[in-house]
Amino acid sequence: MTRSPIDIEPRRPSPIPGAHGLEGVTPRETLTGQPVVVNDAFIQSLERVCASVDVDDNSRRDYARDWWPLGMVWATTGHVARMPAAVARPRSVDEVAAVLRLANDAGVPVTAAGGRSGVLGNSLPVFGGVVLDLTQLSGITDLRGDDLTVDVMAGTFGDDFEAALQKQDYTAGHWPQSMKLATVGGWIACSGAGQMSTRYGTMADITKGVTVVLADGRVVETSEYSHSSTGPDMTQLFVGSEGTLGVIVSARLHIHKKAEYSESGAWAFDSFDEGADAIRRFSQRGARPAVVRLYDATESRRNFDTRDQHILLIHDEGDPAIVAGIMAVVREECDGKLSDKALVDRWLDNRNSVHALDDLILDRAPDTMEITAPWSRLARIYHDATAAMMAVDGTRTATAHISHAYPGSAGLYFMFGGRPELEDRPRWYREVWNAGARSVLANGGNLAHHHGVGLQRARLMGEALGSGLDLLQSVKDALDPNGILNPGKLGLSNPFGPTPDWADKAAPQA
Ligand SMILES: Cc1cc2nc3c(=O)[nH]c(=O)nc-3n(C[C@H](O)[C@H](O)[C@H](O)COP(=O)(O)OP(=O)(O)OC[C@H]3O[C@@H](n4cnc5c(N)ncnc54)[C@H](O)[C@@H]3O)c2cc1C
Repeated sequence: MTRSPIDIEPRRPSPIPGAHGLEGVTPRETLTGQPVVVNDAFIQSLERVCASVDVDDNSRRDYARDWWPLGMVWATTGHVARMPAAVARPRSVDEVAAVLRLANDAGVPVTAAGGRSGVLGNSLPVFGGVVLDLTQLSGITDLRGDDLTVDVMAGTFGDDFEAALQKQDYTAGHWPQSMKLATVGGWIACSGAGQMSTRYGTMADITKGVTVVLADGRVVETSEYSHSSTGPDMTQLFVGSEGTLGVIVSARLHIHKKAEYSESGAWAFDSFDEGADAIRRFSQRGARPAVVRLYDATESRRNFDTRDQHILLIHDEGDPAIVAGIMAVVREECDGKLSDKALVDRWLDNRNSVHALDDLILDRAPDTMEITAPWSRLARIYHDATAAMMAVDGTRTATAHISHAYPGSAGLYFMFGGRPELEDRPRWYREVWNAGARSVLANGGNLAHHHGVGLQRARLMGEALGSGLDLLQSVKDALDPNGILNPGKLGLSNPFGPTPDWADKAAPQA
């Protein structure tokens, strides 16, 4: 049952849409504030401790962007948020530690990056410095079937990792839409949630341990068994930390036997609230099918060509007896409002497609906002937040679906878009996000369900966490006293200056 190790060839991150606007130009930076000055002597020292360091314009330009939609818009006029001084690609934990020691001593910011599929500017080097590309740390170092546990390097891409597990008849059960774009380290650092999280859990549930390099180069391990009572869980400190507390170099994850059996069903409700309540009822009876997705009428029409119906898709997999029991509970609570099961197959076939996003993002300015809503306030949050976003000048559509269900709450995923002029988009993005997020917070929801905070939501962290942000700052100050790790993120203060307000100046001109 033990397989150790399994090689997985390292890959470079996938290209990010919108790059054509940057071809052949020296990009201009949009962010306020100044990057930290990095001198030649530092770069030479960096090259001595890390085998692969790029300082050419092309590499620095690439790592000045991630999948944040506003960054793609900026790129069309030859702009990026901020260029790093260098991109370092360590090939070992020792190299990661050496880079961090060097940067810590010199006071140079270091921003960890995996696939750069973050959609909120999470891996942007806000104050310049070094981007630490972890994608060369790839592979499974240990797979223990009896313990349903795998040790995996942080830079392993999601699709390669899952394929390697499936070959051994296991699955991690983590299926983000960005499976091919993202790395295991990025999954943990953003506290991600896959499409099957209702059965398999989010990365907070799946992650049982991490090996982390701290800002001063110390390497710490936090691995634990399924449950322990040996003080607070240090692993969870790094889940969702977005590279601000340490650099994750490997992780111990909980895995499952690959499912041999599955069942699906689709239901149609007359209102979103009615469908949501059915999910609440079956979740509270203990039914946790892998996929739970309720689309409001607009999204149902867009995805399935239905009219005035709110479509619920359910798909479960695993042991036949358990799946049959769960589906029986789902059927009872959905009360006979059966729709066409083929809709589930259609969704399953297309669920990881990202091919049309390039044109769509530039044409219609779509963006998404995922939050967690307690069941008692979910209907209100859905109605008020979509109305608040629609009220912003330039918005054409604001819709939502439930994509993750828990006994006490659900993950609500808003999709919105408009056709503001290119130069008006920073204003529009900011206003629509402020309107939506503040409406959710005012009604008792949270700021983020699974995309993290990044640069985009940093300004809202004080409103969302209150005194919890002070506690987080204390942890940050203790682990990273020089503030070098991904400064400008999570609403944390740092020595390099205030977090840039990404829409506080005139829109960039071509
Ligand atoms: C089309 C699309 C669909 C998506 N669908 C989903 C989805 O279904 N579910 C979901 O959860 N997310 C989704 N995302 C968001 C994104 O893919 C996730 O946040 C993912 O976990 C990021 O992984 P990454 O390797 O790309 O990290 P990056 O984007 O490179 O980095 C994200 C953050 O993590 C930090 N980080 C990265 N690696 C490390 C490390 N080794 N140590 C410390 N910090 C690190 C970075 O500093 C940054 O703050 C989607 C994104 C896109 C573009």
